Amino acid sequence: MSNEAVLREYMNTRTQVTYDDIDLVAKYILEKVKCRPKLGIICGSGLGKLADSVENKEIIPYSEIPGFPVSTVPGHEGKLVFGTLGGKNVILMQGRSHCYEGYPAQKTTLPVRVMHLMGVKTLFVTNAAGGINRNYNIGDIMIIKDHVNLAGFAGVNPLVGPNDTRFGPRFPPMSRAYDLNIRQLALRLAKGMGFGDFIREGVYSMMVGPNFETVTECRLLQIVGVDATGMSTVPEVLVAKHCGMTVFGMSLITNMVIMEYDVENTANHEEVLETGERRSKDLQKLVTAIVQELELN
Ligand SMILES: O=P(O)(O)O[C@@H]1C[C@H](O)[C@@H](CO)O1
Ligand code: HPA
Repeated sequence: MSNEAVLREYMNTRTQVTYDDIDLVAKYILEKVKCRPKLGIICGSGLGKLADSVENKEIIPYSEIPGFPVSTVPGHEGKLVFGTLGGKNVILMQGRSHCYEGYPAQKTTLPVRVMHLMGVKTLFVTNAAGGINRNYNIGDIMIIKDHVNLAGFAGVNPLVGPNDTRFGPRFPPMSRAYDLNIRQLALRLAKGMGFGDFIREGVYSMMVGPNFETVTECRLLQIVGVDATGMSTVPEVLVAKHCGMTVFGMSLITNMVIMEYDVENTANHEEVLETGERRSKDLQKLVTAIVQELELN
C-alpha cells in the first residue's frame, strides 16, 4: 500500500483528530504544491467562481486529501485551489462541508486547522445567507461584523472536546472576531468601486439546517439583532480565532427570509445559487481588491 493510501485509511479510522493527525494532512498537502499561502479563502454556496480570479493554479480535489470532509451540496465544488490572487499567494476552498451533511463540527472545520499548520495567518470566509434585515435586498454583500452562534446554543461547537493548547487556549475570546481594519478597508474599496448601494455591514447567525427557518425563528433572529442568517461559517471562525488567525467575513444576501405567516413563496437553494451567479463578478472584483491592498503578516 502506498504511503498516501496508508494515511487515508488511518485518517478514516480517527474519531478524535489530534494535532499530530492534522499536521500529517498539512504536510501531505504541502508536498503536493509549490505555493506557500498566508491567506486562506473559503467560498460559500455558489461563490466558488472566486477561483476564476486565481492565477497559476494548483488544484487538489478534497476527495484526494486524507481526512478532508467532502461537500455533498450543489454549488460546492470540493476543490482546494492554490495560486496567486491580487499578487498574493492564496489557498482557496472551492466549497465547504456543513454540519447538516452529517459531519461533526470538528470535521467541518478540519480544513481551517490544516491551513493554520500550513502557515495561513488570515482567513476570509464567505457564505450565502438569507436577509433578515428588512432594509437589505437580494444581491447585497454584507461584511460580517459579528455573529450569533445559535448552533452553539444547542451544543454544536467545534471547540467542544479536549483542548490542545498548541492550537489555542481553552477559553478563547470572541468579542473582536472580525478584524476591524479589513472591514474598514473592504467598505472603502467597495464604495470606491461603486458598490455603495449594495454593500452592508451586519451580524450573521448560524443555525445547523438543512431546513430553512420558520417565520417565528426569523422574527426571533430579527429581535436579537441578526441581519442575515445561514448554515455555516461560525464554526470555521471559532476555530480560526482559537488558533490566532485574523478573520474577515462576507455574506451574499441570496434571498430574503420569509417573515410573514402563510405567504406562498418559500426559500430554496436554486435561488441561492442563482444570486451567487449574478453577483459573482462583483464579489471576485471586491475580494481581489481587498487581497491586493492587504498587508499580510
Ligand atoms: O455554505 P453556505 O453557508 O454559503 O451555504 C448556504 C447554507 C446552505 O448550505 C445553503 C442553503 O441554500 O447555502
Ligand atoms: N437561511 C439559511 N441559510 C441560507 C439562507 C437562508 O435563508 N439563504 C442561504 N443560506
